[in-house]
Amino acid sequence: MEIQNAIPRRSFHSAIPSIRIPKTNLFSKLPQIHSPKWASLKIHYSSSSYSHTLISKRNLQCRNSVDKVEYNKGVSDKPKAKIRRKNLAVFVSGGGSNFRSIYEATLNGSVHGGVVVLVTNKHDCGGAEYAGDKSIPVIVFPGKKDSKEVFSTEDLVTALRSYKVDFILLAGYLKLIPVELVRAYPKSILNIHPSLLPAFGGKGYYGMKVHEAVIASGARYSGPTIHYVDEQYDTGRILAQRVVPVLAKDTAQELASRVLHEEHKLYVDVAAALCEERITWREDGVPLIQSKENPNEYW
Ligand SMILES: Nc1nc2c(c(=O)[nH]1)N[C@@H](CN(C=O)c1ccc(C(=O)N[C@@H](CCC(=O)O)C(=O)O)cc1)CN2
Ligand SMILES: NCC(=O)N[C@@H]1O[C@H](COP(=O)([O-])[O-])[C@@H](O)[C@H]1O
Repeated sequence: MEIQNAIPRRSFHSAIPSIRIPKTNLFSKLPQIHSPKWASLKIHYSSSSYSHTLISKRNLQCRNSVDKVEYNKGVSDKPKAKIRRKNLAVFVSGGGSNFRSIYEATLNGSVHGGVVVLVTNKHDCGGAEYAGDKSIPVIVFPGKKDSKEVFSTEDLVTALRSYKVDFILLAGYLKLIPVELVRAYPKSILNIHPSLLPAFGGKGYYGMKVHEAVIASGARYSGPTIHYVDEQYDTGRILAQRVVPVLAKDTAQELASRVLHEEHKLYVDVAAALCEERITWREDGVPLIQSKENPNEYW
C-alpha cells in the first residue's frame, strides 16, 4: 500500500497520520506525525485544488449497522434523516464506472453515505484518476511485488479504520481480498460480479472472460450479482441480482454493455439499502433487502 504526503489529521488517531487532502498546505499548522510504517505510504491524486474536510469527532461516531440489524432481528425503521450517513470504501482495478455511479449517487442523495477512500491495485487506473479529480484519497493495495515498501493487510485495515469505513464495496477489483480484511469487516464487504452467480464465477472469471463464457454456453439470460465477500472468489451470500437477456447474435462486448448498464443501477440501489440499514438476515442466513417503498416487502 502506498500513501505519500500523508497529512496529519487533527488526531483522532495520534498514531495514524491523516491522508486527507487540504485546500491549503496544512503541514505547518498540524502536528507532524512521523512513523516509519507510514512513511512508505503513497497517495496519488491529480488535481491541484483540494478540499479539506475536518470531520468533527461527533460525525465519526460510527456503529456497524449490520450488528444493529442482527441485534434487532429486523431492519431499522428509523427515518433516513435519523440514520447516520455511512462511510464507504470502494475498491477498483479498472475504469471504475460502478465507482462513479455510486459516488454520483452519494452526491445526489440517492445513497445516504460518502466515499471516503478508494483502494486500487493499479495506481494509474481510470478509477484512481477519477478519485484524484474528486479529491478522494487513493490507497494502492497490494503494492507492486518488487516494491521495497511492504504494507500488510493489517496496515490496510488500520488505514480503513482511520477513515471510519463502515462498508467496503468491491467494483471491478481483481485481487483476492485477504482473509484478515474479510474478518475485520464481517458482513460489511460487497462485490459486484457480471453474471448470475453461482454460474460463471470463481477464479479466472472476471471482466470480458465472464461474458465470453456466458455467450459460449448458450445461456439465454445473464445479469449482475451483488454478494457478500467471503474468503474465496464469488462464494459469499447472494444479496441481489438483476436479469438481462442474452440475444441470439450478441457479441461478448454487447452483452457486457447491457449487463454493465444494469450493474450501475443495481449497485446504487443496494448501496442505498445498505446505508439506510434496510438489510436483514433470514433465519437460514440469506440476506434480504427491505423495500424502501413498501417496508413489508423484501427483495
Ligand atoms: N475474498 C474475496 N476476494 C474477492 C472476491 C471475493 O468474492 N472474495 N471477488 C473478487 C471479484 N471477482 C469476481 O467478482 C474476481 C476477481 C478476480 C478474479 C481472478 O481470477 N483474478 C485473477 C488475477 C487477475 C488479475 O490480477 O488481473 C487471479 O486471481 O488469478 C476472480 C474473481 C474480488 N476479490
Ligand atoms: N469478477 C469481477 C468482475 O468481473 N467485475 C466486473 O468488472 C467490471 C468493472 O467495471 P467498472 O470498473 O467500469 O466498474 C464490472 O463489469 C464488474 O462486474
